[in-house]
Amino acid sequence: MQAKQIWQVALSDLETRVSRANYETWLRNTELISFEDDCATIGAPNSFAVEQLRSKFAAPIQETLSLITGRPVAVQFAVLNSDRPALHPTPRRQARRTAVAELEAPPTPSSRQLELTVTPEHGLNPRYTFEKFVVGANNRLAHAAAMAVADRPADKFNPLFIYGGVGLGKTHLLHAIGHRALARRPQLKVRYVSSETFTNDLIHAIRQQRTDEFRNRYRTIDILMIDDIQFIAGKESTQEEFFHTFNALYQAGKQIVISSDRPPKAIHNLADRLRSRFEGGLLADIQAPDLETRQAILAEKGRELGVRVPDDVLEYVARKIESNIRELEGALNRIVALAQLYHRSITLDLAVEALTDSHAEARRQQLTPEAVIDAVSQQYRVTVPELVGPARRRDVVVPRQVAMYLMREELGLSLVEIGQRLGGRDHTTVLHGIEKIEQQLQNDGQLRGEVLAVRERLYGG
Ligand SMILES: Nc1ncnc2c1ncn2[C@@H]1O[C@H](COP(=O)(O)OP(=O)(O)OP(=O)(O)O)[C@@H](O)[C@H]1O
Repeated sequence: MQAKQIWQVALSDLETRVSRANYETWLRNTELISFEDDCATIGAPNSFAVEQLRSKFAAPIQETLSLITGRPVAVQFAVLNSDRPALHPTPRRQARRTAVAELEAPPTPSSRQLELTVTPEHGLNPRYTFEKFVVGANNRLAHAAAMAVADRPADKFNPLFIYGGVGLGKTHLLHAIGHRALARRPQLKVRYVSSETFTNDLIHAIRQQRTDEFRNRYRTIDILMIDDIQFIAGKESTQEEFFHTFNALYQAGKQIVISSDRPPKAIHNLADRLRSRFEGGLLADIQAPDLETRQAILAEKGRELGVRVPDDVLEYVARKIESNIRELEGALNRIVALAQLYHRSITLDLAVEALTDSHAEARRQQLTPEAVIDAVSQQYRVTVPELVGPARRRDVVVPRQVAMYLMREELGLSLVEIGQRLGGRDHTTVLHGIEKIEQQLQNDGQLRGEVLAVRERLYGG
């Protein structure tokens, strides 16, 4: 397949993964400029679009291309220039590109020119296997249940419902189940989908009047894994269809694995009958890893990147980033990138340099959770005892949620810490509050103005 065709396939997959507006604005006018040594260069019409792609869509693009080619792919972005193809990077760009490629796509045994396979039906990411999953006290139950399900689908734990905070390994475990089950019984029909893909497939089928096809596709699967099920909350027809799919699979003795950022009882707007189905299987949670596990995970990621990371660096990073493994991984990537770009060895000094954003650090050092609560209280003319108290009036709830949002954004506090600062609230309440504000900020000008005003109070304008 030629670059043009690959990109066509990738775009049609991406179209189902991102919102329509995002697809139209950022992805439709892109091109695959080159694909060499498992590194794809994607071109966009201008540098703003390149920035957007890099910051928002690098991960889904990388995932899609990896699925299409069947191996890890690195991506980079360039401005499309019709006079001069971006295929001849300057030496400096070349160095950066090599660093990025090594980071994101560990060298495969044979770095061949592109050779395509059909998009695998199962949707599994080759990086997420049990071999690469570090087991600690935080995830032991979920890991054991996942192994059992892969070895004996639909035996004891059906459905298996894995839940836990952001970036703690739920998706990794789901993919690992699929890989292991297929390795043992290649004839099995395994499929991993995000709940967003499930919803989009359904909408597509309804529009095309092909719901029978949709049903057949989903109801003949032996192991169906649905990621981030909390996103179907509130979507009635998706829930309805999922309920029937669930029952059909369950009754036919098929395995269902579900992940969510919270337990079924904490998913608002989830139909009761689905909730009780979910609770009828095994609920396994994943907690934030302890220091030792974080170090072990970093060591594993270092191995995957093919670099040796000294113990003091592992410990420094593991102490600095406590709650999200994706961030932990991102921090290690930054350190390794810095070392490769400047031909330096990985030392504690370099790690400190890589992870210190001096501006943000300086601001953060002066800022305290109390300052955030005070600023919110002044802005909204609500007293501090009201903010941290039990009141559920709208004129108190909104400021409280703004305080949650800002403590997360400005101080990077964990959900649990934020809950404690605000009168001992549960972390799912905090998550709900933050999401609410994030959502409203997108189209509520008044709220945006209020949040800005609180920030001005915090940073003196
Ligand atoms: N125990 C682990 N061992 C090795 N890597 C891990 C482990 N847990 C998480 N990771 C890594 O952390 C990153 C984030 O994990 P993953 O995407 O599975 O999180 P998630 O819980 O699904 O997050 P989200 O809630 O955002 O969907 C992945 O790169 C994954 O490989």
